[in-house]
Amino acid sequence: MTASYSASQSTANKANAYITDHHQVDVSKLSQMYQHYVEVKEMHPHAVLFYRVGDFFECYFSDAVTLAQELELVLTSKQAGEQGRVAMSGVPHHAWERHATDLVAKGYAVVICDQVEDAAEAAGRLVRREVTRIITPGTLLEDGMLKASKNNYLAAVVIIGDNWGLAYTDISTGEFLTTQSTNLEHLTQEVMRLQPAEILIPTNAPDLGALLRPGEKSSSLPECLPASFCYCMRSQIPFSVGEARSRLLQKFKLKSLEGIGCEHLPLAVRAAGGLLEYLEETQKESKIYLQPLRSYTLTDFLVVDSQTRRNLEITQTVRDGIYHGSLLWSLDRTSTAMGGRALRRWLLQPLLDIKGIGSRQDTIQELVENTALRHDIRQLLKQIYDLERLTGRAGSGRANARDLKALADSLSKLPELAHIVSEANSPFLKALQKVPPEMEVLGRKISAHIVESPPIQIKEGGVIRGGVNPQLDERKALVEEDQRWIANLEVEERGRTGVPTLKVGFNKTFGYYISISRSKSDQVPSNYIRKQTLTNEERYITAELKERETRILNAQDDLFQLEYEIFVALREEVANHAETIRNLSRAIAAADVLCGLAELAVIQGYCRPAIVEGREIYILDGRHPVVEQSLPAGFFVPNSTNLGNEQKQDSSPDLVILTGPNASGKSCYLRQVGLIQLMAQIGSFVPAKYAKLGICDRVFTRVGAVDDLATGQSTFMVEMNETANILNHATSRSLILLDEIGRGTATFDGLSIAWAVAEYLATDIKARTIFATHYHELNELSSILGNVANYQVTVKEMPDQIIFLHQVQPGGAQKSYGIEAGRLAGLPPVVIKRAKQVMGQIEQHSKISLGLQNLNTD
Ligand SMILES: Nc1ncnc2c1ncn2[C@@H]1O[C@H](COP(=O)(O)OP(=O)(O)OP(=O)(O)O)[C@@H](O)[C@H]1O
Repeated sequence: MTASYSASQSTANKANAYITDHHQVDVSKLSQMYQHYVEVKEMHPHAVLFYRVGDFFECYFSDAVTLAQELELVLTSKQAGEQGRVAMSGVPHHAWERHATDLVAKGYAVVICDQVEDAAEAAGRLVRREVTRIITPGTLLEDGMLKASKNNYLAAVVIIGDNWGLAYTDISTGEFLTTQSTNLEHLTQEVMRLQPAEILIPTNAPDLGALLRPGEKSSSLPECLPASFCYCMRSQIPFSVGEARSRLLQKFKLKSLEGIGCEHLPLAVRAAGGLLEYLEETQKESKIYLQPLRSYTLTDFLVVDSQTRRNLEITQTVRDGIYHGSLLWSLDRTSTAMGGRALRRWLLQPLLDIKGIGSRQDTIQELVENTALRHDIRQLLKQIYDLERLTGRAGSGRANARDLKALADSLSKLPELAHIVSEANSPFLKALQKVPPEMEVLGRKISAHIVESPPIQIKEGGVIRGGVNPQLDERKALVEEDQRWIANLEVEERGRTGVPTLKVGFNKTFGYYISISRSKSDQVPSNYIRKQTLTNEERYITAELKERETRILNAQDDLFQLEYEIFVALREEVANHAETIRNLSRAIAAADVLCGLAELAVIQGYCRPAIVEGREIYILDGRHPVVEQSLPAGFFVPNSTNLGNEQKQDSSPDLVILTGPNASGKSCYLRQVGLIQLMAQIGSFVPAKYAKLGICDRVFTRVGAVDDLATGQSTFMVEMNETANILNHATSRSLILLDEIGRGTATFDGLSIAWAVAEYLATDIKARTIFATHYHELNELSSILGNVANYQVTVKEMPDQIIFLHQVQPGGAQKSYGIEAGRLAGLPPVVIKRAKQVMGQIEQHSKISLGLQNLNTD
């Protein structure tokens, strides 16, 4: 490989070298096919071009180098006419999707230029090739490229000063939303929530169309957009209000954008219009069915910012970045892919609206109380395929017969589902009680048209049932008759020639032939015409066989064509119903999420929290939903929480200082409160005996210390940035979870900052806060401020060890047991002994140990 790469650096005029830059060549000196390649490449300069040559997709010049380097394939070269050899790398045609997926995952766009006629048809001239698909990270449609459990978003962003517009779509499901707001930090958070696969940015930069891969820096990238995403630089023109507006009006056949709530959101319109133009340009070959654009506002949802998403491990764990061990993992009992994606969306957008939460809770409650109903729905949902994406594929003309069959099978389950929920009372189940009649008709029609086990290929027949179309039946009968004739021919000719081993065969080059072993060639009748001689056999045709063959092949072509046309018409019919199917999918997905949450509530013994108007957070015997599931049953120690009830400030403070030794369970408790609040605001039941929870506008977290090496920030600076963000944005409606503020600096600095932060939160912001710390001095705050209380996670001290009780109780911890933890971790005894001596000295002389009030008055 190394040799190949170094060769690739060289230019054409060195011996044995090959060309890696098509700009360096005199195109007229390339052979015809390479001229065409360069022509296509010039039209798609920012994508890797997969060019079909026989059984391979080949890449040339710099694309060959990219393909070889990124996918560790062999880089070689090919003679390309008088210009000499050009760099070449390739993949077998049947494996293009896998390789393209890998490239797209690395942030590349891929253009597929396929042969659109048979080499035989071309008869010596250059085979006709066309671009059949442009795949960019945000425009995946292929089943194998998409993750079932996750939406694949394409987003577009328009920024003017501190105002911004953001639109996003998942073209595989058709979801299309747009929003507008101020404050670029909110834009960053929204982008982080969506984790788009690709983001479009209008720019004046010269390199339009360039794709910035994750991690690549560019001066055209606005600072508020994290470099960890893939960006595509677009022209400003389609993002102008006029163009964007008229494109949207035309696309959705609207007279005004009022109906979709966008008339007064120019930035949202610009982002959506620019996104639409991109789809129109890159997806010419696939008709993309988008749902009508919807606008939304950020204030409709509880803000789960990227720190909180990371710290509370909502979709993946902090340590390994994996799904297993995340909140999503612990909650997901969905039965369909649509439900799985919906749960993920819900978790990242908890509600603020008590009524909305209540409807979800009512549904869960009904499903918790009615075991048979829950069980029956879950069983049935397991038989429903990914209707959302199947419809997307049908709409874009990519669905095959198996897809339509899966869709029909799923639609056929809907009446049964409606029957199961016919007596249900809760809103999300009632939504499933009526199946639109046209859905039943469509499902039945597909089932009546498509055979039981259709092939993947849709252009080679075998897809449509008999009895569906008289013309098709006629053609089938003709083909079958001819095939029977061929089958009889073998028997007849064996009799006529007396050669029992005579065979009738078929191949693509010669068509039908009669094969006789060479030793029997003297028995060949005079009307046989020799066509081919092989080592052991001779192959013949006869005039009559040739005539039949033409008839059969023509009839077969006609048959396949008609089958294909019937199939495409059926697929288009599905596309015409896309909107209805997608509405149904959404209803099914929501019911699936709630059914899963109900199942979880029963298995794990969760309770329905009372969601109230005030600021109270009262949790009786709460548990951490993930840790509880990771421990043997009964091992998790429940703990209660009581915050923010102004009437009972003694027992329900705004701010809790939480102390306790290392590994006693402070972080776990802190997260538990945040997770319970989030779960409650998606409408879920929660792991507690009882809970009464006021709505939070935002959950802030500062947990653990992670160096942000990517941005070159130290642990302490990351911590301070996050703390500053909290102090600048929290309100009295927020829930704040702080773990270890001020740890990454000198003790006095750290303690002073921690004190000042806690004081500010308790007095100025009055947010509900849990502040876990090893600075026991902070316990003094409770004697100064009425809305601050001390809690500790208890341990039992034994002569030679400490036992973790994991119980949170009123009062402040007196000791840290840090040296004990060091001993348990295996620090050498001599170090432990010395540490104890040093601690004794420090405690004797430290002013901090005298208490902060004294310190203040010094
Ligand atoms: N309530 C509980 N019941 C049972 N086990 C618990 C409980 N809380 C915590 N644990 C266990 O204790 C371990 C340590 O907890 P955690 O990380 O929260 O400690 P910590 O006090 O934050 O420690 P440090 O100060 O070192 O960060 C957890 O991994 C968990 O397995």
